[in-house]
Amino acid sequence: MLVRKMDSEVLVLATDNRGKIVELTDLLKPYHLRVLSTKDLLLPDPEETGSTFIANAKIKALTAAQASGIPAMADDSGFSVAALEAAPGIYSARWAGPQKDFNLAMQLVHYKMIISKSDDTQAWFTCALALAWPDGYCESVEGYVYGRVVWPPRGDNGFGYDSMFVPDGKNMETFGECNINRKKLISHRADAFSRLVNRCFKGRNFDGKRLLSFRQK
Ligand SMILES: O=c1nc[nH]c2c1ncn2[C@H]1C[C@H](O)[C@@H](COP(=O)(O)OP(=O)(O)OP(=O)(O)O)O1
Ligand SMILES: [Mg+2]
Repeated sequence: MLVRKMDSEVLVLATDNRGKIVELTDLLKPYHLRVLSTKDLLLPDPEETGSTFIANAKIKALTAAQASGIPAMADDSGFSVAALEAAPGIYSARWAGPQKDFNLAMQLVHYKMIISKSDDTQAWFTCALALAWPDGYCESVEGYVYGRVVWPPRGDNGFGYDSMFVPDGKNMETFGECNINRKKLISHRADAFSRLVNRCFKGRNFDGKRLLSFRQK
């Protein structure tokens, strides 16, 4: 059985999204890896031609791993609204336009919900994580968080659509109002990361550092 170890000390994060880099770097902390982004390495940002979150995450991770010769992790994620038949979904970044203006994107969601005449405020985030090696081996998972849309948006923390989303549960804070420690307990990114780690077998290297090690399928 071939074991795929993340024993290189370096991991490339195949993203130029600052919000994701902050949250993924925080989730990776227990693995003591040196995390570099494709932005740091001036690597190309590939076309996201996939029709699913997983397909796009794999494209980003494999492109970065093969271009850098270093294992790479990518996140493809998005915001979905029931009243908009799960839109914007994989097009969540595109609704913000070339200027990545998420105030515009959130207004678009809000106005489309008004036009839909639906009173269903259910919404969810999806995060697909892919971890790829330069030889093309890739592990991928998907995580979710469910909740509802609120208007007007509240809070300046996080990024993207955070300030218009209240996760299910007693706490009525939006993701834009809560801090990273609360978000990382319940977010789609944390859910995907824990599913990825649960697929690893529990390994520690010589100095006790936890390893991301997979039994190759
Ligand atoms: O936790 C989140 N809180 C709020 N909004 C979020 C979150 N997670 C994804 N989102 C939204 C904004 C993001 O721009 C888009 C992902 O689109 P997506 O293509 O995966 O990312 P991106 O283009 O921003 O960066 P990159 O492709 O370089 O990873 O969905
Ligand atoms: Mg993108």
